Amino acid sequence: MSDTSFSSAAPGEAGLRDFLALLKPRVMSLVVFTAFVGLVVAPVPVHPFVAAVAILFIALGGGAAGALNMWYDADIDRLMRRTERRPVPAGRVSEGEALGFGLALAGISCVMLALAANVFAGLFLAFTIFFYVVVYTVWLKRRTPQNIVIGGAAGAFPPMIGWAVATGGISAESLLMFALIFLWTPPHFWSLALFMRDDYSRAGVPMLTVTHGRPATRGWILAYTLALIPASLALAFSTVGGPLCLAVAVILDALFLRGALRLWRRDEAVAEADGFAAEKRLFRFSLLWLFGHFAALLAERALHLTGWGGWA
Ligand code: HEM
Ligand SMILES: CC(C)=CCC/C(C)=C/CC/C(C)=C/COP(=O)(O)OP(=O)(O)O
Repeated sequence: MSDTSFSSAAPGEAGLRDFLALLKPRVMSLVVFTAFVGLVVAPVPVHPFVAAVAILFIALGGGAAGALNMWYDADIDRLMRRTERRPVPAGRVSEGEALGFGLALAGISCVMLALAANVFAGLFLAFTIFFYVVVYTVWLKRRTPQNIVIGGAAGAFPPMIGWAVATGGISAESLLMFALIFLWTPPHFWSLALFMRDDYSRAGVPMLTVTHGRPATRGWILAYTLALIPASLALAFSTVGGPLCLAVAVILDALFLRGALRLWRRDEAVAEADGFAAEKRLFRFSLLWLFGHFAALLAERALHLTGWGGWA
């Protein structure tokens, strides 16, 4: 995974790839896609040049948040196998460089988004970066197993930022897109936490699998997956949804629920023996689930332009 990727540079010798890795590009690609969809499905058309510039600065803002997270978390990233080769814990980028890079990029991206789109969108991006870095990373991540439930809001804001670029505000539809990602984050992250528990335990991070164990986590994954279904259907029936969104939602929800039920029924000894194969599958499927929902919104919008998609 590229977030954890390492370059051939020796300690102290930062390469371009290291600064790119600080932006958490793979995670941010899906974040930016949701922002793009939020912008495109909004009822106010945006000039393609403004849209491209806005998406670029949302991407840079997300990357800045990733760099600031990696600056603050360098001590725990050093203790986890998944993250030990990141540029800061591996010593290729200094903490000062990561902090300076993140702050500069955050400042530039928010100001430029405000200038290119509108002040509300720029402030919303600043708030999202603040939420991920300060509320999630600094405040909650090391304190409570609810860290990703509350902090997960940061990852759910980007489609609302995209919508704000187009409309200058918030709406029921943009709140529904928020709800979709907000409720998706716990099953997304906790399915990974099931097979990464030892990493978090070694670093002393109170993820749910560490504090409450795997069986309880399986129950919470199922609970959030059940809560996700009405949110996904409500979005499909909203003004940005349509028959295609509904069909995609029904299929993806059924598959997600089947996976969550399977994890819930799993015997721990069996899971351990097969290397947490089903847990890894559900984690990967969570990415497809979110991508599929937002891709369907985009396709519905495209169909609508040809006179087909949507409910009306
Ligand atoms: C608090 C919220 C979240 C937490 C704690 C979380 C956690 C994680 C972790 C630990 C990984 C493994 C990454 C790695 O190996 O370095 C991951 C992967 C991923 N996450 Fe999340 N995530 C969250 C929210 C999101 C959101 C909102 C999105 C997109 C909208 C997202 C998209 C992804 C993607 C695309 C990957 C796969 C990256 C790859 O293949 O390398 N995540 N997530
Ligand atoms: C536009 C904008 C500012 C977007 C921000 C979006 C956002 C909050 C994404 C969060 C996704 C993410 C990388 C979580 C990782 O948690 P972690 O940091 O605990 O994971 P780690 O252990 O891999 O560092």
